[in-house]
Amino acid sequence: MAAAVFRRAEGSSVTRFFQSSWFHSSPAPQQSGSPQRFFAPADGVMLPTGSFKDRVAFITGGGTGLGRAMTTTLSMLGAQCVIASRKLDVLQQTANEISSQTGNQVYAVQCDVRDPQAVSHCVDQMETMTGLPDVIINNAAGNFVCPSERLSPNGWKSITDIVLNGTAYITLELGKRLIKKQKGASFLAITTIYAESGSGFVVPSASAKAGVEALYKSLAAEWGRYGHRFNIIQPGPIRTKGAFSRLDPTGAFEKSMITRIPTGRLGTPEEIANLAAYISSDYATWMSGAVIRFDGGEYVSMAGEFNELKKVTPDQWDVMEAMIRSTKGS
Ligand SMILES: CCC/C=C/C=C/C(=O)SCCNC(=O)CCNC(=O)[C@H](O)C(C)(C)COP(=O)(O)OP(=O)(O)OC[C@H]1O[C@@H](n2cnc3c(N)ncnc32)[C@H](O)[C@@H]1OP(=O)(O)O
Ligand SMILES: NC(=O)C1=CN([C@@H]2O[C@H](COP(=O)(O)OP(=O)(O)OC[C@H]3O[C@@H](n4cnc5c(N)ncnc54)[C@H](OP(=O)(O)O)[C@@H]3O)[C@@H](O)[C@H]2O)C=CC1
Repeated sequence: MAAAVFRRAEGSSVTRFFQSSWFHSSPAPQQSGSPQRFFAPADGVMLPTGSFKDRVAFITGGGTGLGRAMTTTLSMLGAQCVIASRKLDVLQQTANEISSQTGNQVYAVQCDVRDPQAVSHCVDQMETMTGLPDVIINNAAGNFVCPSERLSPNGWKSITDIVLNGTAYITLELGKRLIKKQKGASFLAITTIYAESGSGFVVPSASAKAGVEALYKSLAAEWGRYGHRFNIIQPGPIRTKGAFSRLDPTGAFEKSMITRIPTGRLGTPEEIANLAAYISSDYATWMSGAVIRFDGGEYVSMAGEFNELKKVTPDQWDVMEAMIRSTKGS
């Protein structure tokens, strides 16, 4: 089969061969297992016990998914945590579960980050309970896949208000109060890999996440003088109910996501939590303005013009190499 394809390819141009339906429909050649076997995620908390003792961490969207995982890790490392989002019952349950697991206090505060007054009230409550935070993680987000021609103004507003305006309201409210008290802090924003490339079908999210990155890079430059660091994690796909119910409601895309990730698997919430803890810790005080892509290699894998050549087998390479070497002149 391959020999016949290459005989045909030899008669035409290499470009036409790459454009052939055979090339695009054929799977990657048989390998001795998924690359996943090389890249098992490590369990457990990475930093030394007590790394966040006497520290306060504030995590938006801390009741679910990645926010819950980051809260758990920071709490295990000794932080007092404050988690905030719209659903107080969800927050309260998460706070109770984490507190009883770690022995450290987790406070739940209801706050819709789209409302600057609610944000200000939330920070008032936090000041009373724990004082101003040392660690701020802007993690709350809204998203759904939708062809842009079906998007209403309110659909656009809903996502961009949560992601960009919400992050800005939280960051400015806390930043101003911290500056007044002359207290340093680490700010971390969770964006995503397509904040950089843009992506169809999630246009409000892509636009807002790009805005968050500009906000954080700008403040890294401006507010270092107040003792504030600003960093960004761009996660690739990690299965959470919140994300996957809105981005892959039928489950059809997960398999294709995994095939384009060179490490052969999705990320885990615990991996993000360890990275977030490191960035927010005293081990990373020289890190500011950084954008950390954390995606198992998915972004570069999707971007590289020739990465589909992974499908070419050694036999096929023999033919292609011969074809290339036999070409003389331009
Ligand atoms: C895979 C690798 C990259 C992954 C990146 C992941 C990024 C993420 O951000 S995942 C995080 C996902 N988590 C969430 O989205 C949690 C929070 N989400 C929500 O609460 C809701 O989904 C929503 C964002 C819609 C906000 O809820 P809210 O109750 O405030 O809004 P609604 O009144 O329901 O809707 C507001 C307008 O949006 C329109 N809309 C809602 N869903 C859709 C949809 N699927 N398609 C098109 N339009 C939608 C809704 O109709 C409203 O507009 P209008 O009718 O004009 O009033
Ligand atoms: N999972 C993934 O594959 C990826 C996720 N990300 C990012 O990771 C972060 C966490 O996502 P994930 O854990 O997967 O999804 P979740 O849906 O679990 O998390 C989103 C959180 O945001 C909160 N939230 C939503 N709207 C508001 C609002 N208006 N005010 C306050 N809080 C709000 C939600 O709580 P509530 O409903 O109570 O308000 C929820 O806890 C997001 O920033 C997302 O963009 C990035 C790349 C990949």
